[in-house]
Amino acid sequence: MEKMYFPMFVDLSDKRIVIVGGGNVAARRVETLLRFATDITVVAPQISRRLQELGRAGSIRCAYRAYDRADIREADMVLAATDSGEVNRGVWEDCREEERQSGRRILFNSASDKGMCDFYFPAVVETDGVMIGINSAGRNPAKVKQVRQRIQEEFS
Ligand SMILES: C[C@@]1(CC(=O)O)C2=NC(=C\c3[nH]c(c(CCC(=O)O)c3CC(=O)O)Cc3[nH]c(c(CC(=O)O)c3CCC(=O)O)/C=C3\N/C(=C\2)[C@@H](CCC(=O)O)[C@]3(C)CC(=O)O)/[C@H]1CCC(=O)O
Ligand SMILES: NC(=O)c1ccc[n+]([C@@H]2O[C@H](COP(=O)([O-])OP(=O)(O)OC[C@H]3O[C@@H](n4cnc5c(N)ncnc54)[C@H](O)[C@@H]3O)[C@@H](O)[C@H]2O)c1
Repeated sequence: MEKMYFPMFVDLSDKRIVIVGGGNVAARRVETLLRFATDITVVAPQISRRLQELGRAGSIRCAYRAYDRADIREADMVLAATDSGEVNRGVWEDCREEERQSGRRILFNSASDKGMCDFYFPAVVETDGVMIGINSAGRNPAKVKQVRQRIQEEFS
């Protein structure tokens, strides 16, 4: 049996969040995170149009280059969402090493390997002040998307 993660609701309003990768998955996650967080940096050589717009509007910071270890040094939460499993793993290793050196905790998430995730990224629906997070522990992300859509339809 896949182990399930506890659905804890956390305050991200003053947390420093770094997202490595600027494609589809990163853009989807930034759109969600912007409802909860104010300090979001995206690092990637190719940054999607939507993320560029958010950068120009001042909603996020964009660094148009490949990831460097210095990027995670001040971070509280790091999401690796590049299209390279190797790069994502390298970011995970850097976070663990940074934790050992600094004694600070960095919450890490990889879009390509659930085994590295301290937390899973949920599908999120908000309705009438009720926040709903949905997760299947990686068993069936497509089903999670479907459930999110059904809940949205129910309350629209
Ligand atoms: C909920 C959502 C949030 C979001 O991303 O915003 C989300 N995945 C979504 C969609 C989605 N993900 C994938 C597909 C295409 C395949 C398909 O159709 O099945 C689609 C569909 C699509 O994109 O349409 C593939 C996939 N997903 C993961 C892996 C790697 C692995 O399992 O190790 C791979 C293989 C990658 C590869 O091929 O390398 C892993 C994870 N994905 C998670 C979250 C975490 C908990 C998942 C859960 O609850 O089960 C977890 C475990 C870790 C994490 O990433 O946090 C979002 C729906 C949002 C919404 O619609 O509201
Ligand atoms: N967890 C999920 O929900 C989910 C869903 C679909 C796919 N995936 C996984 O996520 C990966 C990314 O998917 P996508 O659709 O966003 O890909 P994409 O091709 O749209 O984007 C890839 C991004 O990675 C960046 N990148 C590549 N090398 C980099 C580096 N060294 N430093 C910084 N950025 C770098 C690129 O510039 C680009 O912005 C997929 O390969 C797959 O493994 C996860």
